[in-house]
Amino acid sequence: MQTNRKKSLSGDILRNAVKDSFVKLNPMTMMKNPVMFVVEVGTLIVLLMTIFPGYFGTGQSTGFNVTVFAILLFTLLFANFAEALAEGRGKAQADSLKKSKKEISANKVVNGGLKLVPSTELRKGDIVVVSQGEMIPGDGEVIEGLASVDESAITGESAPVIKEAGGDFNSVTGGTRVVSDKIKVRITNDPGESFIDRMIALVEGAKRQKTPNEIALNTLLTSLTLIFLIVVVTLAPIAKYLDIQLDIPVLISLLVCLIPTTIGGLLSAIGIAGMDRVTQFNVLAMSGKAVEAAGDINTMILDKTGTITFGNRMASEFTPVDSENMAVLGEWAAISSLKDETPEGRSVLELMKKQGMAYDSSIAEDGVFIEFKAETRMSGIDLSDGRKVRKGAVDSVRKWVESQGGAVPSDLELKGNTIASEGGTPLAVAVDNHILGLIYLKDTVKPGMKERFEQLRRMGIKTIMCTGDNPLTAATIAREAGVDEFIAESKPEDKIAVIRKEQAEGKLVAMTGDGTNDAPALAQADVGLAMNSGTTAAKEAANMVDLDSDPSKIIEVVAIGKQLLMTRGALTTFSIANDVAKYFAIIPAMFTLAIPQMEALNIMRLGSPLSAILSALVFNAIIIPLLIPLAMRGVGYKPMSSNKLLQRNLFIYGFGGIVVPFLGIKLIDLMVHLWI
Ligand SMILES: Nc1ncnc2c1ncn2[C@@H]1O[C@H](COP(=O)(O)OP(=O)(O)OP(=O)(O)O)[C@@H](O)[C@H]1O
Ligand SMILES: [K+]
Ligand SMILES: [Mg+2]
Repeated sequence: MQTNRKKSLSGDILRNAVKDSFVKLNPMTMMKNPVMFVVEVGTLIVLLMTIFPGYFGTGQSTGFNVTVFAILLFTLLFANFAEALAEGRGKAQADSLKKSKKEISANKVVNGGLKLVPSTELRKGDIVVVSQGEMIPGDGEVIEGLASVDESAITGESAPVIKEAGGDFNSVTGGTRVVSDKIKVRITNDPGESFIDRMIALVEGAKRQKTPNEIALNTLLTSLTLIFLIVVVTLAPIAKYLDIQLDIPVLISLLVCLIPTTIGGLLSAIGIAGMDRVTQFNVLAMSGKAVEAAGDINTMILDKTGTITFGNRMASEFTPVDSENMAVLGEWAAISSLKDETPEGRSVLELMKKQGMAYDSSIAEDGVFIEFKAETRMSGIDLSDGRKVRKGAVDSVRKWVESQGGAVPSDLELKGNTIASEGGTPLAVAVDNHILGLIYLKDTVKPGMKERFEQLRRMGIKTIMCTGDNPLTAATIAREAGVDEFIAESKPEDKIAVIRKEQAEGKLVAMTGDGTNDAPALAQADVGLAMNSGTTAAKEAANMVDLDSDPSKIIEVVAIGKQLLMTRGALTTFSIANDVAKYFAIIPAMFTLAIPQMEALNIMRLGSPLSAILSALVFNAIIIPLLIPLAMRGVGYKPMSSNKLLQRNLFIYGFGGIVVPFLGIKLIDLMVHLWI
């Protein structure tokens, strides 16, 4: 998959694109693109006039008509080629996915026993057992056990990942392979609705719908086409009245030069290529609309732990409070972490080992493990002798102790603040109503974060860091990373509140998430990027999934979205500016053809009226393939505010759009004139 995704345009893709350019000539297909459909109708009329010159009265030579016909046909083929090429890579990818989607046999749980059935017979809710070496037969959730799974068929990443029941890492994808241990999986999708099925449909573009932006632009282009159509059609009777002879092929050439064929021909290729760029990046966008929304984002909400920081918060020190001693603190810290499978919990036991500290794990026997929850911010164990052990956020543990009538050590706050102001996370450890001390969890800001946030600021995007951590730690990390705002001690529901608040101000909001409790916020956000390692709920609520599960990727996705919007804007500007320039080449030529005295209008000093028309038409055709690389790659992109970008682009593509055709047409005219 990965190698395939990275592969550039191969010979196969080019060959198929050439073939598709002809297939797409089908008027029913063409009709969806009104600008090019008008060109197609014009092409057919010129063809008819070439074959049956008698019916249309006198006119230009058959040679001229044939040439016009050929150039128009190429204009259509070039536009089709652009679209076919953009679709090509996705189709190739879909083919390789389809190959990987072979039928798998599944061990389905039936009446307590196991029955071998083909994966196609599995329905939502069925339970299967998958053992070492076997393929997971469908998308689902692990309900029992733990296994490492090779997901390279989907993510391209060869290192296996751990999947386990409960928590945020229980979702598995059909077509991936269990490399160790055994798991019981509840199937979550009916056949045909799996992740791979959706992925195939996405990369194939089968479900590609025009985005609201595209529809708006299409309406504008269609209106322009209609206006020019009316202008050109009314030109004929006026000319006749003035006794000026204007031939239909000349009028059709004029029309095709004036209507926005450049952007009309490249528009869908730009959209497809934008989505493709996101896919190359190992992010699956559920719609083109999501990619475009990414380009319009005003506010970005980011988690602290794991997104801005590395996220492997490691216990690095024990700090006893009051008159407590290190050994006792360490022991209870360890006991509270015995069954805590979070990285934080495991790191406490590792620190004990590293420091050579001992603890008696038999104390915990028959105890009830209290799992860490974002709501309580604590984890621990209720011992069989009635004692309760907790570790967690200082504030939460303080309140817990106070609620049992305990006193808070006088140096707790100061010592906690010292850790927090260094950017660390202090965890307090308590047994019943007694606080023993603190665990220092260290985390580091990822390198390069400051620069990335600086870029976002230049783009005019506000960043808000959300964290369950205390305000002091949050402030330190926020300052170090350079985010604009932060929300500390935030609960999952706070995220959705921030999103709603920003949206109420008319802002578009992006966020990343992986947990089930992130799902509502992911659904509410305009761009929700879920991690592939996350829960099914999160992936279904989001409109994008990152196969590499790198939450900071949202920053790049926004850049790709911006680039897509910019590319479309730039090429639209260029196209319309082009048409203006062609106007000055073709109108004088047309009238000189009818009234030779009007030669004075020939400001471009073009060879002859006929060569002027043909040159403009040739330019109009070849500019499409010349711009295909730009449409596919996207215009060069520098982070700056939308206003500055607009000015810069108007200058480059507007001014360039007027100058380039003058030079191009003149050059072609020199060659054409030599030839006719
Ligand atoms: N395993 C754990 N046991 C006890 N307390 C924990 C544990 N992990 C984290 N905490 C405490 O709970 C707080 C909230 O943790 P949570 O994972 O919800 O948020 P966070 O990771 O700090 O923020 P975010 O992931 O949103 O950036 C932490 O700041 C820490 O004080
Ligand atoms: K045109
Ligand atoms: Mg967290």
